[in-house]
This record gives sequence, C-alpha cells and structure tokens, in this order.
Amino acid sequence: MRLRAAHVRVRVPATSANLGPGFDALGLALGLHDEIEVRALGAPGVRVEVHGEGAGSVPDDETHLVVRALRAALDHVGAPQTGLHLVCRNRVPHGRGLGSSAAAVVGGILAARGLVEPGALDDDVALALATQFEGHPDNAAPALLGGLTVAWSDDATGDVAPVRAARLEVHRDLAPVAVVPPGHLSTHAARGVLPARVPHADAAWQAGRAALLVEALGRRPDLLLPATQDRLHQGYRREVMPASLALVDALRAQGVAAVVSGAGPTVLVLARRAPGSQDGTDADAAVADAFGGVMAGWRVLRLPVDATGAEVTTLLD
Ligand SMILES: Nc1ncnc2c1ncn2[C@@H]1O[C@H](COP(=O)(O)OP(=O)(O)O)[C@@H](O)[C@H]1O
Ligand SMILES: N[C@@H](CCOP(=O)(O)O)C(=O)O
Repeated sequence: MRLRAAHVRVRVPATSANLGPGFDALGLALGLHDEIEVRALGAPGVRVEVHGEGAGSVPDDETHLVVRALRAALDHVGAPQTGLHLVCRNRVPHGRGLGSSAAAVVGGILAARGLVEPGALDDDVALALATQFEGHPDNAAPALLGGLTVAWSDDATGDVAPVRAARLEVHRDLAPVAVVPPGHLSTHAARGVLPARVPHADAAWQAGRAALLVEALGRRPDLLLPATQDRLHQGYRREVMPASLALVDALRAQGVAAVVSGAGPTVLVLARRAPGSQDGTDADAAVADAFGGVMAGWRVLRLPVDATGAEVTTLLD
C-alpha cells in the first residue's frame, strides 16, 4: 500500500451521544465542525498547529489525538508512516459532552483515508478503529455517518472488534439546542462514577424508553419528553455535574425534553422548530426561564442536525 495523496482536508461534526436512554448506542451529529488539514511531508516527524478549541492545551507532538488516530489507520492498512504537518481549526468544545475526542479520532482516520488508495479504509473499518480509541461507538458512528445513528458491536474476533451502525430517521422539525457550561469534565471521569451493575428492572425500563426514543426522534416528536427518560447514567452522574442535572430537571419540569449530552456536562435540548420562525424553537422560553440570568459563562448554541457526517477532500498541489 502506498500513499496516493499528500494534502487532504477533513471536516468532522460534533456529536451528542446517549440522548437520554440510548447509553453507548444512540448518537446525533450536530452542525458544529472541526476542520483538519494534513500534509504528508518527505522528512519524518510531526508539526501540529491548533486554532480555536484546545489551542494551548492539546499536545503538538506525536501524542496529539488526530496524529495517533491517523497513524493507527495507516498502520491498519499497511501504508507507510510519513512526516506530517497538521493544521487544526477546532470549534467543538473539549470535555463538554459534544464528542470532541470522537471528532479528533474520526478526523485522523479520514485524513488517512484521503492519503491512501481509494477503498482501503471503508466506513466499517473506520468505525471499528475509532471505537478502539473511544471505548464506545456512540459518538464515532454519527461523526462518521451523520444524522442519527444506533451503533452496536459483535463479539471481538480479531484485533479490531467488529462494530456496526445504522442510520435512523430524524424528524424534520427537530431543532437541537446545546447549553454548554464553562467548565469541563472528561468522559473518563464521568464513566468512573457509573456502577458496574444496575437493577434488572432499570435495564428493562430503559430498553422500552430507548425503543420509544427512536420512534419519537423519527416520527413522533410529541413523545420526546417520556422517550428521553433515563435510569442508567444521568442520575449516577449527578454528583459530578450538579448544575447540569439541575438544569435538566428545571427544563423537564416545564415539559422540555432535556438530557445530559454524552457524558456531560453540556445539556442537550431536543426542541422542535417553532412554527413560522426562522430559528426559534418551542423550548426557547423555558431555556431563558431556567437560565434566570444566574448561569454565568454558559452558552446556548442552536445546532442543526448534520446529515452528512465527516467529509474528506483531497487537495492537489
Ligand atoms: N481536536 C482535538 N485535538 C486533539 N485532542 C483532542 C481534540 N479533541 C479532543 N481531544 C482530546 O480529548 C479530550 C476530551 O475528550 P473527552 O473527555 O472524551 O470529552 P468530549 O466529550 O469532548 O469528547 C481533550 O481533553 C483532549 O485531550
Ligand atoms: N456513552 C458515552 C458518551 C460519551 O460522550 P462524550 O461526548 O462525553 O465523549 C458516555 O456517556 O460515557
């Protein structure tokens, strides 16, 4: 396998995983993107420039997440390693539950796809590799495929466990709003507070809600409030993100389908487009009311569903 291109550009969306009851399975791609430009260099080594989110905090060497994912993907298809120059323009906030790590990993893998022979790194391989990095597939699947996805894995049979994902229907009126706090929390820490075992009754209850959520997101947005109830992660995570859970509670008390986005601490509101309005939603008054002017530093982002997923362009120069 040889490299066929020396200059590629990748665009990857933010993602919100879980969506309430779909823990480690459901995810939604959102209209907020990281852009990564990669040049393969003749000389070995790596140069990383980061603009926007993560500038000054993420590493600029071989340990940079995009570089690690890109190199793992080259190794996986037997392509040669190469010197690299990366320019990252990041918009997805880090450690907030909007899938920044999945965007970085999928971005690196798709950059490798652009550098090697066509067809060498298909979506199945890319998803399996990304899931190895992430430890769960629910952000990587929508980052790669776009839209709403459900991801699942079979038993591991080789060095890269098979992971599969299916695209699901999204109702045209769905208008997600992310309420992003100033502080961050790593996914690793937020997984650390989850119990190893849960009551059978909670698991059974949750399976029903997850099935209902697929119907609510696709065809029955009027069912989103009951469909976004969860018993497997949000309650356990309250201790590490009390302000986020307080906001979720306040919004839900007003009939708004609010959930913790991914492992938090962002709150995702699964709102509906307000009739006759350009970008208003049926949750705007409740969000403004719950905010009450006291949540200093929090940002409200209206993020449309990204139907496309990650895109790679090969540049000729
Ligand atoms: N674009 C990026 N470039 C390099 N590293 C990144 C990038 N995005 C995320 N990361 C790494 O992943 C961490 C955040 O991942 P994680 O804790 O899973 O939160 P998130 O919910 O944002 O995915 C960051 O602190 C950083 O180490
Ligand atoms: N299912 C995962 C999702 C983590 O998403 P992230 O955007 O916070 O990385 C979990 O809930 O741990």
